[in-house]
Amino acid sequence: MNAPLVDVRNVSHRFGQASVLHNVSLRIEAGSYTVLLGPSGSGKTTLLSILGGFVVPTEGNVFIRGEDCTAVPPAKRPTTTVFQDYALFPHMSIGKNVAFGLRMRGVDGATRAQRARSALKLVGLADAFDRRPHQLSGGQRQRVALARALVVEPAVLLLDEPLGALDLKLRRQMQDELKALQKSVGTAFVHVTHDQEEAMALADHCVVMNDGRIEDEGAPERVYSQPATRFSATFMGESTVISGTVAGSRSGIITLRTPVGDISLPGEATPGSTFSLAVRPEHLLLGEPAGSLGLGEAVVGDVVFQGSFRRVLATSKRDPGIAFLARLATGSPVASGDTVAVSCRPEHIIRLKD
Ligand SMILES: Nc1ncnc2c1ncn2[C@@H]1O[C@H](COP(=O)(O)OP(=O)(O)OP(=O)(O)O)[C@@H](O)[C@H]1O
Repeated sequence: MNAPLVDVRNVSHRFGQASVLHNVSLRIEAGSYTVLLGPSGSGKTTLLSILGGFVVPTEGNVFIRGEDCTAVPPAKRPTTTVFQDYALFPHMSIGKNVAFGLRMRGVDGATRAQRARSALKLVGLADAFDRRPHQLSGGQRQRVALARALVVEPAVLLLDEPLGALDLKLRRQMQDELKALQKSVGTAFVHVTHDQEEAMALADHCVVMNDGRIEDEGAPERVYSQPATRFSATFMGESTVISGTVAGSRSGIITLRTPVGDISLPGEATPGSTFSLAVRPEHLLLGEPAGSLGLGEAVVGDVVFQGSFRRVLATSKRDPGIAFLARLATGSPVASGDTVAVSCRPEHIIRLKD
């Protein structure tokens, strides 16, 4: 196998007594868009800071293009970082802001100006060269920060919640722009976010982090359709999760004893072992059509109109601790208080490691 562009090997980190990363290994391929996704405190920013050289890990190594960069300072490694607050110099023109990294690297004035102009053109701000940061909108300042990071032609561009300061609409628009920019420059991007929609929209490779560990990683479609763990199934999109104990396993059919009743599903398992099932809201059926797996009866609670669909929450009659989450067409005749049969097709059951 070819060496990856970035190879994070067995990295652990402690801040004083607090252990925030536990034996993290990660490969980042050239030209890829990697998103580090996880809740607050899961260690995403710490991992990004280790990639950028702002934090030296307590244990483990970071190789970039095969070279051990673990303790190489930020300015001396082939990475640049875009911070959430953009960190532009207010007294400098946009052109000088963008050219700053080149000046630090001793590039001559004429080349600096020319490269800063091309970088601004790349982000659609060719006209902003002589303006000042305060004359630009939030989205434009974000683009300047990107141009400034890209102008030095890093091997890896690191982005820490780069869209966090923008309103939702602009955020979605900038996501499309970021993705298009990454594809056109071909630089590897590593992007930190806690927003799963952002992760799905941007990532070629999605890394789900929880409590200082990588829980799951892969193409976003794979992480969504076949999440490796319960955490990943509930953080990357929503799911109904039901845990059970294997009561029997014969001829390729497992009988799982669960709080909503016995469920028979295809597969093999050791009797007495436990595992959980997850069903995505778009796959949960109200009613029990032929060929579906019954999940018992439930009482409909909230029915929330969401434009093109309705989000329906129902609680199991046998165990009110189990919440079923379904996504139904706007016209479907289900109302709060109804008792409904719940089911799903066997192929839509996701088996989870706990
Ligand atoms: N400089 C520091 N000193 C001590 N503890 C720190 C430091 N930086 C981060 N931490 C702690 O490390 C843990 C992981 O933080 P980190 O910022 O990496 O998480 P995160 O997933 O990026 O979260 P967020 O989305 O909130 O930024 C947190 O518990 C945080 O309090």
